[in-house]
Amino acid sequence: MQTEEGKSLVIDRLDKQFSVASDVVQALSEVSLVARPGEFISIVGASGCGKSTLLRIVAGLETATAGEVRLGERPIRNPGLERGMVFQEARLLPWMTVWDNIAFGCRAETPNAERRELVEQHLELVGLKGFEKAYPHQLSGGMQQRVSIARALMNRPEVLLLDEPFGALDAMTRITMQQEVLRIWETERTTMILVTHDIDEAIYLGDRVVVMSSRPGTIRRVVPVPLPRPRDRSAYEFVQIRKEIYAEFFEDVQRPFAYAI
Ligand SMILES: Nc1ncnc2c1ncn2[C@@H]1O[C@H](COP(=O)(O)OP(=O)(O)OP(=O)(O)O)[C@@H](O)[C@H]1O
Repeated sequence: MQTEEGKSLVIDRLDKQFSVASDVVQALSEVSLVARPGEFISIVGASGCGKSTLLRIVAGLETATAGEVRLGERPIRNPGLERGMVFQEARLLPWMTVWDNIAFGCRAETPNAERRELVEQHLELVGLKGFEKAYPHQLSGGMQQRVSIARALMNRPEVLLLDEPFGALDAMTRITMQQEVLRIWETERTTMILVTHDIDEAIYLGDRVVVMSSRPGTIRRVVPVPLPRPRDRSAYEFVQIRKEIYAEFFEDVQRPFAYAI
């Protein structure tokens, strides 16, 4: 459980360049952001603006060319158990049951009794009680994503990174999963950083929506969402925020070469 003593996630003037053949792609430039403990931040932006690169650097899966990421005072340079990650595809081990896939997220040194207790808690948290013996191919896409969320939460990470986690799901399942993530966030109060292409999803979930621009990837605007939860997508204030974000988004998309090739 995250508390007031939780640590802020500090993204401090990140630059990231990739070399592609003889060219250099400036994927991120001077990206700075502070996520307060327990905050829910959504990130939107045109394809290729560096959202996944940013999340991968925070996860420690990619190194920055310049700048740094800190959790509290501690610089992040490698993957660590205090940061969990959920990807667009659930990435479950097909030969393992739901139970074993969730248990797989647990620290190796965790005693068996504690591991069992944790798996039970997390099955309950993601609403999969009764499915512990099922294999991934016996589950719907939404259920598979629940398993991957449970697995990512097993070590009580301080930060959960969600990279388009519902991108492969149909519209109805997506809405259900948004409600589920909201419930989990309200229970756990883990700091969450969500990358999404869905502006409604970003507003529905986020305390703030970060709008990124492309070429190079920078933060164009940070839009606060001061609406009580659960949010009504058809409420006047929600629609106004959506309009505001669309305006930023499309101004960026309409720039020549804004999209990655
Ligand atoms: N490993 C890599 N090698 C070379 N270039 C890369 C690499 N990863 C990302 N890039 C480039 O960096 C830029 C940002 O990519 P990134 O995947 O972070 O964007 P994104 O905003 O997440 O895109 P999408 O929304 O389409 O997933 C793109 O121009 C991409 O081609």
